[in-house]
Amino acid sequence: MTPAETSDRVLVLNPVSGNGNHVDDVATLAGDHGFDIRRTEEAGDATRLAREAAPDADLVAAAGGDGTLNAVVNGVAAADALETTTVAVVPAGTGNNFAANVGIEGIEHAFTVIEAGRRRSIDIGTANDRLFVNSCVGGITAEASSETTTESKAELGVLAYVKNTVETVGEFDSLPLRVETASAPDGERARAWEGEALFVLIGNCRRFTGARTAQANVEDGLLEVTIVEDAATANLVGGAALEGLLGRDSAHIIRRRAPSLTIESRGDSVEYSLDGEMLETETLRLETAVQRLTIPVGDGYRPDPDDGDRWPLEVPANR
Ligand SMILES: Nc1ncnc2c1ncn2[C@@H]1O[C@H](COP(=O)(O)OP(=O)(O)OP(=O)(O)O)[C@@H](O)[C@H]1O
Repeated sequence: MTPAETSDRVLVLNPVSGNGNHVDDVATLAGDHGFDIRRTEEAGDATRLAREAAPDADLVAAAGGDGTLNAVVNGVAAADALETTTVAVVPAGTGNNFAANVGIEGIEHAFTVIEAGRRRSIDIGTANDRLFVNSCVGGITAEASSETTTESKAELGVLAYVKNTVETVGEFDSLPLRVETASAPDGERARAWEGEALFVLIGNCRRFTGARTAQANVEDGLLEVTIVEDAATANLVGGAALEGLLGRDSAHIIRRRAPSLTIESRGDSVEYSLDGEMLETETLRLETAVQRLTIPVGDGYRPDPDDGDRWPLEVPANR
């Protein structure tokens, strides 16, 4: 690489994320703040651009949605530069769930936070040989995600995919799975669950309670696991509120909190979405890389979101 191509601050810009109308604003602000802008030209570019930039850059920003951030983090990790490179998020996607969870309210605010905000070191999830920052969701078909409307995403977040899958696929094939969670330092013991699941949802920075931007503790070395049992299908098709289905009292929800887990399919391979990017496999090994990613966070970010708002971990005694 020639010296002209190296830079301390690089912004990877996805021009087609969200509704695409962010490009001019992001380019102007990025220029004002001393970023060298690298635009993606096709799917897959963001990882390569971040990998190329990371050895020289102190700061690599991802301008796009959760998928773009995921690609940038994977690129920085591929350059083995997570310890020396800060990764910033500039929310320009449809859902921008991760940005909301770390207190970044919009494009302009993202640059204010980059200049003045706190830096925190947060956990990253690993799924086989790939990384995710926000969530890993199994059982959502790619077809259904692409058909999910912007309005629906804005209203329900990832639950929109669940609802949409049930509505568009109609009769949904449940997944015969075995899920083994490792013991957690806080005393939760290692456990195995086996059965027919509709969906399996693993949160690193987000939790699946029904609220669009519910934030998990992303510095505790733990993943939050939610399994939606197949017995819930009837309720979903019947139109029961998803918020209720994923709520504290549901008998068809299994919740665990663990530093690592393995999900094994007893049938065909399963399609997983890592922050919106797809991965198909029969066996998925998930772990946390504790506080490995340094990011600028806004004032709204809470290291321990459980204060006063406990995630419903209680489960029936027979589980
Ligand atoms: N120049 C490009 N042309 C076409 N596709 C692209 C380009 N750059 C990136 N992509 C694709 O865009 C997807 C990432 O979109 P991203 O998730 O960032 O936005 P979004 O779907 O609008 O937002 P969110 O995930 O927050 O709902 C990736 O799958 C990537 O392959």
